[in-house]
Amino acid sequence: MGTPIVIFDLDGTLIDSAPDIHAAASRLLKREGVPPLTFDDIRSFIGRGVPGLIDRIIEASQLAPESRERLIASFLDDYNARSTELTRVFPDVAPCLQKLREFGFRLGVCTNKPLASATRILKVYDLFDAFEAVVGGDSFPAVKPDPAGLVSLIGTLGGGPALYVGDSAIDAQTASRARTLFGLFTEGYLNARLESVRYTFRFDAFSELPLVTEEVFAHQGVFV
Ligand SMILES: O=C(O)COP(=O)(O)O
Ligand SMILES: [Mg+2]
Repeated sequence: MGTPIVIFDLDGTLIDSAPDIHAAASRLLKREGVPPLTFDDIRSFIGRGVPGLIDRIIEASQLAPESRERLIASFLDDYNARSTELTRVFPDVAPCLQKLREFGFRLGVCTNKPLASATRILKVYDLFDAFEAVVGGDSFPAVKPDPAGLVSLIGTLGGGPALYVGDSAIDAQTASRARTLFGLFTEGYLNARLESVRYTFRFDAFSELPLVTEEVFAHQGVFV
């Protein structure tokens, strides 16, 4: 059996990025000459990547569906230049990642955010080097909940038993389809009722995660 693996979602899991996503969406709508959407609306649109976000914005703001590709490009140009103005790493993420590495887990990131956007943010917040590999929403033809990215990342990380850690029902479905354990972070952008999400365990503070992870793997007979 390979070394156990822990893979993280990004938006709403490692980072609280909704404020910058909302700010960039507001600037996009302003450029398009339409009223802004609320923070709660935009936050609820996060989870299916930038194309998914733009689809929801087009619907909510009654923009022309034919402008989709232009709106995606316009959003990304602006967002990528300003994606770390309001974004914050959730508390205790960095020491948690360090501890998991010390324990011997192999770490990766599987996000629906475009790879370049995710890489830039991870570098700015000094998190990039904690991970051996990152998969983005544009790394494979289909985004989560399609499990292709997660499955491929597990292969890159040696094919060992894996835990996926995320904040959404999409992440839970992805984990289930990739047949991994799933840890639900309850302080992110979950849009569903907690009872409707299938998880191996849930947690609300990253300080808890290293020990819980060890316990959950040990329960499966997996030891680092
Ligand atoms: O960009 C998104 O819509 C979501 O990104 P996530 O997969 O890191 O939550
Ligand atoms: Mg997320």
